[in-house]
Amino acid sequence: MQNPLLNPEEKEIVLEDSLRPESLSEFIGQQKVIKNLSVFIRAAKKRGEALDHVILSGPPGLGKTTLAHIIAREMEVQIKPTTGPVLEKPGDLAGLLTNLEDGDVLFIDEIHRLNPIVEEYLYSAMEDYKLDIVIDSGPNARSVQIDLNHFTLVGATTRKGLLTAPLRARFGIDMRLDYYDTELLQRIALRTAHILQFGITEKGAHEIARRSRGTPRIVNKLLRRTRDFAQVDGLDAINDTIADKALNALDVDKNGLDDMDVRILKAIIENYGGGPVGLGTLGVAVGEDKGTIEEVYEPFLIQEGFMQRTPKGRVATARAYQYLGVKLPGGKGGEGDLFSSESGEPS
Ligand SMILES: Nc1ncnc2c1ncn2[C@@H]1O[C@H](COP(=O)(O)OP(=O)(O)OP(=O)(O)O)[C@@H](O)[C@H]1O
Repeated sequence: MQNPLLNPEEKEIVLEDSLRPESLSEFIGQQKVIKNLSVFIRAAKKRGEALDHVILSGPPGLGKTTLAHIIAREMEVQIKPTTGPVLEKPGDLAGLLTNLEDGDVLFIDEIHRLNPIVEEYLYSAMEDYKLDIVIDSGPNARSVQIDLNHFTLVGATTRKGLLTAPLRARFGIDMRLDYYDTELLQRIALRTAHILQFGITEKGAHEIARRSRGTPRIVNKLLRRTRDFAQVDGLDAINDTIADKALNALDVDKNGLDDMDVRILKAIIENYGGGPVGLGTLGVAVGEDKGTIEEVYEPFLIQEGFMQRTPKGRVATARAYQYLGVKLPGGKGGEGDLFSSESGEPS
């Protein structure tokens, strides 16, 4: 039973935590990452050393935080989680680092948003397990070196390109998480329904999975909303019909594109002749933050072949024209033309 005093955001965090796989063997998908991590963890444990520093990158909701917790659990150490923007001053970082035991994991989410001054302090901490701190100021300023326990820094980022070269170079283990295919997401949906103790058919799980943008977090969210529709309709299990009804009501189309994806594609095609258009301009056109478009929407649209990134800006592909039922400028595409509409209807 959840604490009734929690606000919706806190409830979401508690729910998300309850659905996290707790071991490498429980983690579904990302096989290569899991296999390699398992070797590195076993080797570090055999040597009795802290695991090398790990950077986890990839779009939101693919399991970076989950993996950071699993790493700590598998290493049998404590994890201290924080996020880049929270570490405003070197003192914030020093407080965390000096409280780490041997082998502990310091997890910094959104590590690309670290204050550059704080980041500089991380370099020697990561490399030599030493922290050089300047105390006092003016003529009394002096530097004190503190020895740290051998810890593992696990950094997570949706924007690896924004990490500075010196920081990037200090991570011995570099792992990228990719979008999940439908079959894996279906397994995740079945697992989540099992944890939530609500029935689900294979087809129901498949329907949710294929419309979840390759992302476990979205599977879990859509599954919970579908459960609401099922319960209101007096069903004790999610099937494909109720899943379809719920997802349509939530404006999630057959390809998993949501309202913002469609607005982005429409803006490129209708306002900018298919592109190229710069991200900032696109953001203004659709009323969404440029960074969010880059981190959340664009990777999926590119992966699904709706959009391309060119040096001059973003360009809509033939598939985007086909999807929206608009004729390609060259005369191809659109309704009733060369392309058949296999990708579902525009919403
Ligand atoms: N491989 C997986 N198997 C089962 N569930 C998963 C898997 N990966 C992620 N999840 C679930 O998806 C949700 C989101 O995962 P997580 O918070 O780890 O993503 P993230 O990549 O850290 O996202 P962000 O970048 O937004 O912090 C969690 O509830 C987690 O349980």
